[in-house]
Amino acid sequence: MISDPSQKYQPACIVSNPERAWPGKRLTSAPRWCSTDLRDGNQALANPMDHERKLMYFNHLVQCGFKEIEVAFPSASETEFEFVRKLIDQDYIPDDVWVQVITQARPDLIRMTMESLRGAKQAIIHVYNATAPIFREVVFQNSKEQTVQLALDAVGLIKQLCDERPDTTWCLEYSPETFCFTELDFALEICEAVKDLWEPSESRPLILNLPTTVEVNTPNVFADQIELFMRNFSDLTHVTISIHPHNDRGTGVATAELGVLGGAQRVEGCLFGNGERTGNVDLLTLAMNLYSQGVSPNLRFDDIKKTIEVAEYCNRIPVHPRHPYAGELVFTAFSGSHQDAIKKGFANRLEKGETIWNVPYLPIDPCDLGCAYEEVIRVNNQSGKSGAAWLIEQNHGLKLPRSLQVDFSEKVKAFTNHSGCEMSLAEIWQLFRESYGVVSQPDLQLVEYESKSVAEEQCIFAKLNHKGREIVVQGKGAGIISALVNGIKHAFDIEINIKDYSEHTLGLSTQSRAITYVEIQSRTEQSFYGVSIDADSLKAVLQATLNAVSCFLEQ
Ligand SMILES: CC(=O)SCCNC(=O)CCNC(=O)[C@H](O)C(C)(C)COP(=O)(O)OP(=O)(O)OC[C@H]1O[C@@H](n2cnc3c(N)ncnc32)[C@H](O)[C@@H]1OP(=O)(O)O
Ligand SMILES: CC(C)C(=O)C(=O)O
Ligand SMILES: [Mg+2]
Repeated sequence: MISDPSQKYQPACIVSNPERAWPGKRLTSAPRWCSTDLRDGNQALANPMDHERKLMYFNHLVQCGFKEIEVAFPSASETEFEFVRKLIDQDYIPDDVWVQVITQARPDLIRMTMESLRGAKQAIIHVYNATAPIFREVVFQNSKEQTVQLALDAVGLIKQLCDERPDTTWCLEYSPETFCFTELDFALEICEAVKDLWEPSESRPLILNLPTTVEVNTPNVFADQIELFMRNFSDLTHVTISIHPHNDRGTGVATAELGVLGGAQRVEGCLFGNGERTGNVDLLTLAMNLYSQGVSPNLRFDDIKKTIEVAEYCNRIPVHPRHPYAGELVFTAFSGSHQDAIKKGFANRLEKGETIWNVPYLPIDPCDLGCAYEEVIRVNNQSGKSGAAWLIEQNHGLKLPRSLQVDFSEKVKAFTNHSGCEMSLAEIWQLFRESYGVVSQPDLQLVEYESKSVAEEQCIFAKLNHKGREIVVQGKGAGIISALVNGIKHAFDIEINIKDYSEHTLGLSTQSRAITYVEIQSRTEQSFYGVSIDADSLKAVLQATLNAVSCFLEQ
């Protein structure tokens, strides 16, 4: 009986690599990518894809720019075999795309797999066998010699069948499963033997694919394993080192990145990290990680919503809202300080006309994935003044003065605290309009007015409607607003002052309307705000003032 259940486990082995060079390297170019969505992803689905789904996925992968696509495990089923036939017979494979198929190292399955590829212009035939001790001992009960022989028998047969089909350009891929806990010297031994038998050449290259079939270690160990493997391999001419990370420890992406730093030239994985158990490494994240560092990934995800739609339909698995780069919420800030920083970042970018992306909290420009800026900020009771102000500016063109932002944010907070939910754009706009009098019949409405200058003073005579009652005000002051305010003070017998006033146009055309923001203060220095939009800028000023007064009267 073990008292601490964790004692049931032991650490995975590590390798010694004191001369490691990978920690000082950077990722400066994209590796070759191979999508295994239609094989490794597919074999992990409760309902594997039918032809319609496979074809849709294949076509989309091609659109994204994949040049190597593992399309099937042809010996698994008629569906799989016939899909490869369909791609070839119906000419779906672009000239620059290599289709890849996988087989166990079993002669009958190899023959069937090769048969599926009849007539292909170029193809990668991928064969694997398990090399790790637990598989040798428990699953196959094979010695190391027998394990090597299994691989060589398979590669020998494949070579013979390739020779019989010279019209296809062949590439062999060999995977020692699971490389990450196979003894490194044995992985080297079996891969050397495969290489010697295949005799890689320019016209018949070899891919050695080193999988973390089940991820058991920290990514630095994998980087060491790859670096040591490549340093100790006899001759890598016409040999590509590929990696195939899974994600059991949740570090598939880091494993792939460090594996590439370790020297790997090719990465296999699936979109959105679909695949066995916790998935294959997510190729979208890897690609966009490069992109966000200024390195072209040679893949396009500029319509991420389409990519999600295809993957969700074909896999029948939803993409998580927080999935890197793709999830519905990954470019969204609800919280106040994030919103404030993002808003300032966008303003700074606009002002300076910067080409380099540098917006706080947004590691990448959402537009690059086909997402709109409106999705960047959403409002709930975690939000600050910038959130609602940003949405109003983005959607209605209003540039609220700072003090009005603060005032409105309190109203938004009250609303969201009460509802406990996110506030929609329509709700924000309605609350704003109702709060500051931007409605068709404000409580205190300008009906008509006359103004004139007399001895450097403005005089106003205005008819107002106050909740259905007609009121006449008369006043004078240094400007039209103070003239109106003085008239109102007298008419309503109140003590108020103009604190601030600003205006701008809405839109760029000559028919643009004016928007005015007015702040008045009571004797106790409490502020009240009014806003008005009108084609006549003078009317906008007067009505905004009346709206601010109306707020004062309602307090
Ligand atoms: C890590 C990976 O993702 S590997 C890819 C795994 N993907 C799949 O298996 C999906 C498709 N597979 C299938 O549809 C089926 O497994 C088939 C049709 C290929 C084979 O089916 P079956 O003949 O019933 O064999 P089964 O599925 O039980 O496979 C296990 C047998 O294959 C042997 N085997 C497993 N892998 C390999 C291999 N790479 N090379 C040689 N033999 C192997 C096992 O030793 C076992 O043999 P045994 O029956 O003599 O004990
Ligand atoms: C490369 C193959 C056999 C694989 O899917 C794996 O090892 O995870
Ligand atoms: Mg796999």
